[in-house]
Amino acid sequence: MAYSEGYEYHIHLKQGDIGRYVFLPGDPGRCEVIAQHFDNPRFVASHREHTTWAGELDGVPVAVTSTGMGGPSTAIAVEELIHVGADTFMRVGTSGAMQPETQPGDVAVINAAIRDEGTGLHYLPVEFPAVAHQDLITGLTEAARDMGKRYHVGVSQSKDSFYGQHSPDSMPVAARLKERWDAWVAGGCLVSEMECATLFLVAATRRVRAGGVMMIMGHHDFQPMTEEEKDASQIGNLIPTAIEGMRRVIAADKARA
Ligand SMILES: O=P(O)(O)O[C@H]1O[C@H](CO)[C@@H](O)[C@H]1O
Ligand SMILES: O=c1cc[nH]c(=O)[nH]1
Repeated sequence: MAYSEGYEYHIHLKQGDIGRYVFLPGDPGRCEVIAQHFDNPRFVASHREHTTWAGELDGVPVAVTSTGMGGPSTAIAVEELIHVGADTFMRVGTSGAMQPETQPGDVAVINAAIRDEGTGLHYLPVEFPAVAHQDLITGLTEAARDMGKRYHVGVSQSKDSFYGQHSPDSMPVAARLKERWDAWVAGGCLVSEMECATLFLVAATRRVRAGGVMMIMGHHDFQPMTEEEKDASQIGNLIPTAIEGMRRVIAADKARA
């Protein structure tokens, strides 16, 4: 569909296409998989890296829009989703392990993010913390606990370079990357991914709610995963926790209303 009047420039949505509650995977291919957990799932739009499906959960309109990888496209998607009426965002993504106590396939509920990215600096000075909204943290934590998932609650490192994480030695700034990675680990940072910090900072700026739940992949020491561990860390295993977490947020909102 070409861009036209009334439609947001990048996500190609208009007022009325979606409701308040939006899941945010990075991967456009994950949108339909998440939407299959909605009642009445329907494709809405796809433009660039932003695919959207809509449906309902417990009678309430929900949607899923992919952010693409990294801060810039995430900020664009969230800004435009706010323009068309969304105010509650849950990132649903994959992440790399950083602590020895996690196992591949564990769930990480993100309560804050290290601002190792550039987009957030276009919103708020670096001293401003990138934190998740308590409603999302509570909903996701209770969902993971009640579903019997192996889960952790903690900080993600949101970075701009995937290969700075996975191949730091190949970078001219290797020493700096490794020194900082060691500091994040020493501070207890749970996982590494690429979008939470930007999402939380845009949300703070626009006064909306955001949180995130991540599938933990791999080992903190980058040892290869076994076939069993690869099976455990499929994104499909994470999605039921995200759906139940959003149901809890919706239920808490209904109880407050
Ligand atoms: O699985 P998604 O949600 O894309 O998230 C992670 O995967 C991508 C890198 O492989 C980055 O977007 C990172 O944050
Ligand atoms: O190791 C990983 C896995 C997913 N996404 C990342 O950014 N890093």
